[in-house]
Amino acid sequence: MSFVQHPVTVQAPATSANLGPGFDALGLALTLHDTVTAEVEGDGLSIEVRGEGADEVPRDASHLLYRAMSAAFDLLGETPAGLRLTCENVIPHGRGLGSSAAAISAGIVLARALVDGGDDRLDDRAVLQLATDLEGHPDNVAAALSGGLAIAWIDGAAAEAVRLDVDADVTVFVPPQAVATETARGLLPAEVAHADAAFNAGRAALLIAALRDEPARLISATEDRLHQSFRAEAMPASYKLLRQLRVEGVPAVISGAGPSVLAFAHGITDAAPSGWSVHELGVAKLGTRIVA
Ligand SMILES: Nc1ncnc2c1ncn2[C@@H]1O[C@H](COP(=O)(O)OP(=O)(O)O)[C@@H](O)[C@H]1O
Ligand SMILES: N[C@@H](CCOP(=O)(O)O)C(=O)O
Repeated sequence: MSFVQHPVTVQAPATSANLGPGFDALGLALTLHDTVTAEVEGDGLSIEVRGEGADEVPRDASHLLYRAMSAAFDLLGETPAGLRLTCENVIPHGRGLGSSAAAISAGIVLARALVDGGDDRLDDRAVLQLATDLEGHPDNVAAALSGGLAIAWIDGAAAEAVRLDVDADVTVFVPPQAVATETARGLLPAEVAHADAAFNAGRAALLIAALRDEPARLISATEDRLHQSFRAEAMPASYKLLRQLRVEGVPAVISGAGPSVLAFAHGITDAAPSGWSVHELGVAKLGTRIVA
């Protein structure tokens, strides 16, 4: 038996990817967290879910968090006979706030913590690689794992990321209907114009400077030509709110693949359309971590 014999609890932050120009490259960890407790126990799998997604997510081995744990156990070379999971979900699903990245990150970090000597057998690079392979793009998982602002990229097949410390006031506007990330990715063109790629490269570089010390540049730095307009048809109300906020001078973007809207400001909750929820948040300094 080489598993720890007590429950382990982790917290994983919500993340907002892209931030406008940084498609598949930038992710920001937010102060909204899912909490998961796992314990090696008995035989078989038991999953209890409270909060977001409780009425929808499966309770068997197809549950995303368990799939991430299972993939990590494979890499660690140890799979327990029985596992009990308790999920307290706060991050809304399918809204562009990185719920899947949080589930994947929590699952991998939990599996590593449950295996004796797991930290030595699965280092942080391997965790990022596995999380990226499961999520399909590196931006959310990089930020969910590291906290702060993540700049993520793929080198060959290898997932890489750098973490930067930033502070920002953030408001997220969350519509009642989900749009699956897979659906939103399917709306993107296979090719883009050179001028649009150059436009986004400049804005993404400026965004790093703006977030670190030049907040007055945020309105220019959050412009995008590579993904938001192509996705508007799947989230017209989000796109309308985005345009409205930007006309008023508020740096606003579609969060991740949408349909939530993220603005770099506080004190604007009145802008939320009827039926939407709204959260005033900050940047989560810490990534997915063991809390008990
Ligand atoms: N905590 C979770 N537990 C189980 N499955 C989850 C969890 N979070 C997300 N998922 C799965 O991921 C899907 C949402 O992922 P996705 O479409 O990428 O949206 P986002 O990551 O922006 O919320 C959910 O519909 C669900 O299938
Ligand atoms: N870069 C990805 C980000 C998806 O984030 P999510 O939170 O919506 O899953 C994309 O734009 O597709």
